Amino acid sequence: MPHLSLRNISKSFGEQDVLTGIGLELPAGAFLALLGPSGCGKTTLLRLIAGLERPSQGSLWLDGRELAGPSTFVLPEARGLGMVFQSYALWPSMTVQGNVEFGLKVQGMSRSERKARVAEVLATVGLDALADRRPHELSGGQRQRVALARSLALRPRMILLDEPLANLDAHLRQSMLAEFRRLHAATGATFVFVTHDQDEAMAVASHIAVMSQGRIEQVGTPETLYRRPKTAMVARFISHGMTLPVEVTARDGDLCRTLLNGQVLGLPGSAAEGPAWLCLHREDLTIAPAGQGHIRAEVLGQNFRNGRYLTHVTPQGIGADVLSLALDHPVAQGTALHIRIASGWVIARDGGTPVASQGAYLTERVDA
Ligand SMILES: Nc1ncnc2c1ncn2[C@@H]1O[C@H](COP(=O)(O)OP(=O)(O)OP(=O)(O)O)[C@@H](O)[C@H]1O
Repeated sequence: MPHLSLRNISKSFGEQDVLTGIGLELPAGAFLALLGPSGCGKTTLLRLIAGLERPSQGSLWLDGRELAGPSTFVLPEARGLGMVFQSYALWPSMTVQGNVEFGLKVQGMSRSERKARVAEVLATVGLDALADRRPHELSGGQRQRVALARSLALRPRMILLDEPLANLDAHLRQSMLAEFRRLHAATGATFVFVTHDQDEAMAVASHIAVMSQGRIEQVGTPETLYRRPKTAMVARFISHGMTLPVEVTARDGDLCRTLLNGQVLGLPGSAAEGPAWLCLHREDLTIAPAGQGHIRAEVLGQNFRNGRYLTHVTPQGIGADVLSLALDHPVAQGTALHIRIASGWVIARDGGTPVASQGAYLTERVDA
């Protein structure tokens, strides 16, 4: 039996359809990231799981119990879930200890039990030395940990986190990500984490649901999304993926006979015969001697990154805009290169944007 099960959930606000046909089954103890661009419906989906919104259609189940459906609605406080918001929502006049203890008091737990539980969770999140401080005496990361400790104290089956790192600087975000991984392993609770940052999702999640325009495009492990994307949107969104328009002429099991630039390549994939996308990452592209490449291209520019030269090129004659690959040496703008495709994953073309690699290139330029 899946731990969390979302069955064909849709949600509209007035005329606006915000979520459509959401289906998802999650095992207990998973760390799920809801990942997608701004406005795709991630927070609405999290709020539906929390019980802060009611689905317009479909049903939501936790450990075999229906929490929301056409004739059922379990209130948020009766769902046994913890929620951590990006604003932390701590009580400013209470100490760290008081903030964490508050929910236990509301539950009617005895004083001695409360003290023991608070000490235990503060030790788990590494805040035992700061128990007597008030929120304004803490850093952003420490406040985030108090918010998490407050949720953990109630020993929920599932913790819901809405962009919990959005207010932290880049350095603190990295250390909090490591902290989330550790706490997830230590507590065994299921974590559901909303983010628009694919690096963040890849760094912590056991499962990622990639969302776009109110739908789930694909759910899978980070590795599956990286190596076997189902749609062009997922291929481009994960780890600066690139897509090239190709034609599949035959398929044998997992191997697609793929026509690119007048050449035939045998590549792994799921596409049937017909128009397809070849999904690529930088490491799938290498420089080849003249006559041994699959694509001719001209160098647009380079960024020095992680000890290598990230090189952006304009391919010729294949209907793609820009490709990026990592080289070990600098190359002058305008240099002609022969590029070899070492690997990739071929999927059916869905009629999406033809200028396939533009997004990957722009991302590089913006954050270079
Ligand atoms: N209570 C509401 N009433 C009306 N529209 C809403 C409501 N809540 C959300 N929406 C709309 O639903 C859409 C999805 O919003 P949501 O906050 O779920 O997206 P998101 O993916 O979490 O975005 P972001 O990353 O920017 O937070 C948006 O167009 C938003 O304006």
